[in-house]
Amino acid sequence: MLLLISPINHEEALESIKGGADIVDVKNPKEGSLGANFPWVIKDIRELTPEDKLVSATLGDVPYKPGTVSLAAMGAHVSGADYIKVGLYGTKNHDEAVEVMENVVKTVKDISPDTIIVAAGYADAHRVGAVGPMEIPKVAKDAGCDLAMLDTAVKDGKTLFDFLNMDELKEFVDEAHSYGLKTALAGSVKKDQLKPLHDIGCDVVGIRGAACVGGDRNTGHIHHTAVAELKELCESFDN
Ligand SMILES: O=C[C@H](O)COP(=O)(O)O
Repeated sequence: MLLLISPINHEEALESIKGGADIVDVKNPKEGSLGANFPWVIKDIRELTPEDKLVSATLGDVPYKPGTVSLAAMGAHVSGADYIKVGLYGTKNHDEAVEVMENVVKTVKDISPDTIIVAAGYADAHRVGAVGPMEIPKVAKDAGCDLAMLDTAVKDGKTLFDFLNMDELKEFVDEAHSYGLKTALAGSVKKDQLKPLHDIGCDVVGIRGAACVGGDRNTGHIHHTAVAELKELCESFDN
C-alpha cells in the first residue's frame, strides 16, 4: 500500500520526502478538504521532488462546472503534476460527476496519457449534498479515470470509518478493482487504521493530519518522523 502525504508548502514537502512518502500530494487545506494550491507551489514541489516519486495536485472541492474544472486540470498539468485529484463536491449524481471527470480526462490525457487521474468522492457526501461514495468506482470507470478515491468532505474530527464500515470500504475497493482501477482512501486516517485498509486491498492511503506534529492538519506541520512511522507500518504489511 502506497503512502500519499499532503504537504502545503516547500518545507512540508521536504519533510514528506525525507519521511519516505510515496506520493507527494500538494494541497491547500485553507480552501477545503481537497483544497487547491497555487501553480507556483506545485511547480516548486515538482522541482524539489526526486524524479522517480509522483507529485499529486488536487484541483479543489470542485463545483459542477466541467469547463472550469478542465481548465484547472490543465493548470495542474502544466505545473508538473503527475497525479491529478478532483474532489467531486458540487456534482450531485453519477451523470454530473462523469461529465466533470470525462472532460478532465480528455483535457489531460490528450496531451499526457500517463498522467494519473483520480475521481475523489466523500465518505460523508450526504453532509454536503455530493454524489454518494459508493457511486465513485462507476463514475471513475465511466469517465476513463485511473483511480477511485474517498476522503471526508468535512474535517471536524470524524474519520472515514465514521461513515463507512469495513464491509462497505471493501466493496468500494473490490468494485474499483473489478473495473481495473486502483483505489485510494483517506479521511483523518490514523496509524492504527492502516492495517485494516491494507487488508481490504486499498492501493493508496492518503494522510495529512496523522503526519503533522500534534496530529492536527490545520495547526500542525508535517514532520518527517511522523511520516517515517507511517511509511514503516505500510512497508511492514507488504513484507
Ligand atoms: O489526501 C489525503 C488528505 O490529505 C487526508 O488528510 P487528513 O489525513 O488530514 O484527513
